[in-house]
Amino acid sequence: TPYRVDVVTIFPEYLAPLRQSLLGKAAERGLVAIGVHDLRRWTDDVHRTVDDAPYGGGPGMVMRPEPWARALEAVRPPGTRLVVPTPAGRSFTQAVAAEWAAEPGLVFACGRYEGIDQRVADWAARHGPVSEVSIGDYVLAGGESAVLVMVEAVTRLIPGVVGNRESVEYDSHADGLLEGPSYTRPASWRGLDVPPVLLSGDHAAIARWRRAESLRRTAARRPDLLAALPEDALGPADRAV
Ligand SMILES: NCc1ccc(-c2ccccc2)nc1
Repeated sequence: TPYRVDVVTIFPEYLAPLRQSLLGKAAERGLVAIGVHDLRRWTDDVHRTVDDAPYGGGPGMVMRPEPWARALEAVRPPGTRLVVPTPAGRSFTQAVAAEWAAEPGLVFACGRYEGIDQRVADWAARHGPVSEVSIGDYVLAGGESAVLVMVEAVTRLIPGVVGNRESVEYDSHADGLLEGPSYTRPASWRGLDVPPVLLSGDHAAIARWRRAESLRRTAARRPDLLAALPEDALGPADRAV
C-alpha cells in the first residue's frame, strides 16, 4: 500500500510541485499517493470564509475552526498523524523525517494568516497524533512551503523512492554530522585541484579523510550538532582531528 500524503490548503496550486520528478515517479510507481485539498470546499457561506478576527485583539486574522474540522474529518484516515507547520512548533529534523517515513502516511494542515484556531489541533489530537512543527526560525506567509520541504524529506526515505539506497544512508545528518566536500572531474579545474587522497585509491585513507572533513566542517559550521552527539559517537580516531 502506498505511503499516503494529504495536504489541506487554501492555495492548492502551491503544492503542484509535489506532482513533479522524484515524487511524481514514486507516485506513478504506486509507492506514494498524494492528495491536495482546497479548504474552501468545506466552507458553507457564499464568500467561502476561512478566517476571522482574533479574540483578544491584535493584528491579522485567524483561521476559523469549523472548516478545518470538516476538512480533516473528510480527508484524514483515523489514526494518521496530522502535521501543522508553524513557527511555534517543535523542530523538524532528519530524525523526525525518519520516524514519519515509517508510518502509513501523513496529513498536513497548511495555515495562513496568523495561524489556525488552536482548538483545531486540540480537537484533532482526539483522532490521532498531532505534530506542530517548525522547519526553521523564520516566519513564512503560510505553511505550504514548509509542507513541500517536509514531504520531500520524508518521502525520499521511503524504500524504493530514491534509487540509490546508499545515497540516502550517507546523507548529511544521517550520522549526526555534516557531509564533507564532494568533487568530480576534472582533477584540476581553474587552478583548483581535487584533494590528492581522493585520487589515491587508498579506500581506508579516503574514509579517514572524509570523516575528518565531516568533523571539521561540523565543528566550524554547526557546533550545536557536535554538542548533541551521543557520547560514543566519536571514536578514538576522531579525537585526533
Ligand atoms: N518554521 C517555518 C514556518 C512554518 C509555518 C509558518 C506560517 C506562517 C504564517 C502562517 C502559518 C504558518 N511560518 C514559518
